[in-house]
Amino acid sequence: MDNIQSTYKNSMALLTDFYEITMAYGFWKNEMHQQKAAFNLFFRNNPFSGGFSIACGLEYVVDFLNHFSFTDSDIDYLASLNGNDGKPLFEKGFLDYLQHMTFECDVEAIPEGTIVFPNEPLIKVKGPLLQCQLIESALLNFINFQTLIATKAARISIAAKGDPVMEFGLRRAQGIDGSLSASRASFIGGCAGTSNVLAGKKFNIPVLGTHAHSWVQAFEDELKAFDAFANTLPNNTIFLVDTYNTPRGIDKAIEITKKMETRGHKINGIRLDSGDLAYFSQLARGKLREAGLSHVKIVASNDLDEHLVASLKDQEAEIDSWGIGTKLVTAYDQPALGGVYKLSAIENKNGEWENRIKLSEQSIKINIPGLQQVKRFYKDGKMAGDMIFDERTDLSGTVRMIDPADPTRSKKLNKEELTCEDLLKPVFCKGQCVYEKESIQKLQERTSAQLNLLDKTIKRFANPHRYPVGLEEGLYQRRLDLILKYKQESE
Ligand SMILES: Nc1ncnc2c1ncn2[C@@H]1O[C@H](COP(=O)(O)OP(=O)(O)OP(=O)(O)O)[C@@H](O)[C@H]1O
Ligand SMILES: O=P(O)(O)OC[C@H]1O[C@H](OP(=O)(O)OP(=O)(O)O)[C@H](O)[C@@H]1O
Ligand SMILES: O=C(O)c1cccnc1
Repeated sequence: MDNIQSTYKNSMALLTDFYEITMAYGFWKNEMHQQKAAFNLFFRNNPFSGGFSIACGLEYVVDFLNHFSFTDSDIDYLASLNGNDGKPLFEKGFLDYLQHMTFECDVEAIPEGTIVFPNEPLIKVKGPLLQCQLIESALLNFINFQTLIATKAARISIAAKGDPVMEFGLRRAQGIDGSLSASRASFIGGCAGTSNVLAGKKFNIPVLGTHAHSWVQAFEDELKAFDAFANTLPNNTIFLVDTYNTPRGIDKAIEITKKMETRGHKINGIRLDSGDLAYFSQLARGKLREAGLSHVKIVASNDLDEHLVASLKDQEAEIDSWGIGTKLVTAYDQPALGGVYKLSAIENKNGEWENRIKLSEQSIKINIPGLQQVKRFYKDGKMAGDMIFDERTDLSGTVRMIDPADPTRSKKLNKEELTCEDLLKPVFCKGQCVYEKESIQKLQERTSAQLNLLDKTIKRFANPHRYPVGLEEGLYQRRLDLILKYKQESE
């Protein structure tokens, strides 16, 4: 399999916002570039008004960091940038520093396919301030998009109740990587495969598909079109039956299917792409049953999303498999996940970590300080709650976690009594990659296994319950003290 970096011929170190470079220059000039800092990547709200999200995009992060260096041409480009006085913006010493810099950070991340919730650090980066800062924009780009799409795919898969979902998004996706990384994330979220052949090759995802209306239009009549298609691919045939008249299309598909079966071939199915999908699928199922072709599958497509799939299930539509493009790969109803990357601690001259926050009018938007980790607790085989804590805290005995949005909500937990695990796992140690690549099938299996651990009230689409995520009581108090301190200082 190609690595992700190979999609782009050049280094990706410049895949950053300009302000990251100007800040890096500032850190270097102020001799702060080697000062240790800790940053967390997290989002504040689940997308699609849902109750959960699926972490995705880490492999892009790992690939990006493994190749994180400035090429000669990157340096030449930065050297060519001038300020408003017409002179070069950056000193040569800084550019030399960038050119010879090697990645030195510690990175921890929640594995792809894990269910995650607002405010939890999906990625924690600890290391030289300059390096932590430079990688912000790329990390957000990878994680925000793929987490969004994996979550959408998981929602669609939940609605489809185990039926295969084919991702058909290439033609409507936002550009090249908008299609490729969407195919990857859709598979991790639960799709059975993609129509995007490059994504199939690149990520080892099954490639799936039917045929277009143009196939039928290209022949004199529909029967001849179906006959020719079946004979071309007798072991990979799904007929699109709605080009002219759906009931008649179904009859013709049945005629050719019977003919092919007498020759020992199994036709996979028919596809409906317009009209009332519940009505036509029931009509098709009846006709197939009558023809002794109950094993032939019915595929539906046409601007579907999780809500329409759920509605069609409620209508007892006889649909076995779903083709979903636009609304999946563009995350149509919420085109971005608002993940952010915030500095949470910085090492002082004595080598001690100092907690940091960023104030906001809305207290829920004030970030969590410290060196965070997330502990997930399980009870009776289900996920029971996640606690964000500082990695330096002793958690023996009973601990209390407090909901930062509503401090009256708290929960006592004992890690000796409940099963629990730390979600953030080491990915880079002092710049050395310790991440063990997992197959994309394994990542998909993780999503599915995790969804089984989540209560159905949290998975429902309308007004889902809020999964308990809290701050360890000491961390809650430290955050509150910092908020009060900075608020008083700014008065
Ligand atoms: N039984 C149904 N219940 C709810 N929504 C449906 C049902 N059948 C189809 N839909 C959805 O309704 C929307 C519009 O369907 P419609 O058949 O009008 O599509 P269309 O694109 O206008 O068709 P055509 O290609 O014939 O112009 C699509 O998103 C489709 O998935
Ligand atoms: O509706 P989506 O969820 O985006 O799924 C992809 C759509 O793309 C195709 O339509 P298109 O009209 O582009 O080509 P076709 O002639 O093959 O139907 C396909 O028939 C689906 O309707
Ligand atoms: O194979 C299909 O049926 C397909 C592929 C891409 C888009 N729409 C449909």
